[in-house]
Amino acid sequence: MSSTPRAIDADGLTKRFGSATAVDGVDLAVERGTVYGFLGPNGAGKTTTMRMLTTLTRPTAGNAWIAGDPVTDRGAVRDSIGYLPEEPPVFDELTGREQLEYTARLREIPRERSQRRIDGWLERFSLSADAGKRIDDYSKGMRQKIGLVQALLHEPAVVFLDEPTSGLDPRAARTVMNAIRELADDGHTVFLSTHILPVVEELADTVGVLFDGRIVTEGDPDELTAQIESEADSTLEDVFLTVTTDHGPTVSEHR
Ligand SMILES: Nc1ncnc2c1ncn2[C@@H]1O[C@H](COP(=O)(O)OP(=O)(O)OP(=O)(O)O)[C@@H](O)[C@H]1O
Repeated sequence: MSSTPRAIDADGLTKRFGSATAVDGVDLAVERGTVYGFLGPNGAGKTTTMRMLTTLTRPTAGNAWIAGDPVTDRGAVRDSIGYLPEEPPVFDELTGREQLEYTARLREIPRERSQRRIDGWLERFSLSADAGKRIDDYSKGMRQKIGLVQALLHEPAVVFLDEPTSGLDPRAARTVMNAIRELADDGHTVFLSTHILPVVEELADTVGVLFDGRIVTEGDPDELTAQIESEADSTLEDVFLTVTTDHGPTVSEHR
């Protein structure tokens, strides 16, 4: 690897479950400070890819690196990554603030610094007034926001977000989208999996579409939409539908 390695590299990343191949030779090269929009229909292998990139499941073949460290070395990668899975990993019996304090302790963030960050995020996500309530009593959106803060608390270099705006009302979704943009502007890298195409259209510097475990198209969102030549004003949705039909990719292939 070079002296300033990319945020995310993957080379032939593959995961098989028995005889089924969930992720099939995925290559990635995601630059620092960018947002990578990861699209794909249900069952395409997005979550499995993210679980490999966040060290939660081992690749069957191929490898990936986060800031130059292999994902097979959990100790090396752990501090560089934050992950918001589809279901935020929170304890119902804790309050929002207790959950974040617990995360801060696990991450060994000094108390004064963690309190400052927790207060800042709670305020930003309009959760300050509810921080003392049990997560049990939170709405889906409030849980989602706590999960997101949890993923960001240690200010990781690379953040993996699975459907971060799902379940959020428009104002909360906007706050999260602005936070994602600011993270990237501050030099963090965001790997964003979502079905909400306007979110990707607005935020992503690069879009990769996964279909049947393979990246079938990848590029700048504007470039991709321009490739649907026959239709004026084509959208990312048109691209998505075109490359994820059963007939396979018809837009320029990744490789
Ligand atoms: N632990 C597992 N054991 C067996 N098969 C699995 C396992 N995890 C995932 N799969 C299979 O791998 C394939 C990809 O699943 P994955 O959850 O990665 O897709 P996805 O793109 O995240 O889907 P969605 O958008 O619905 O969340 C699916 O066919 C799924 O059934």
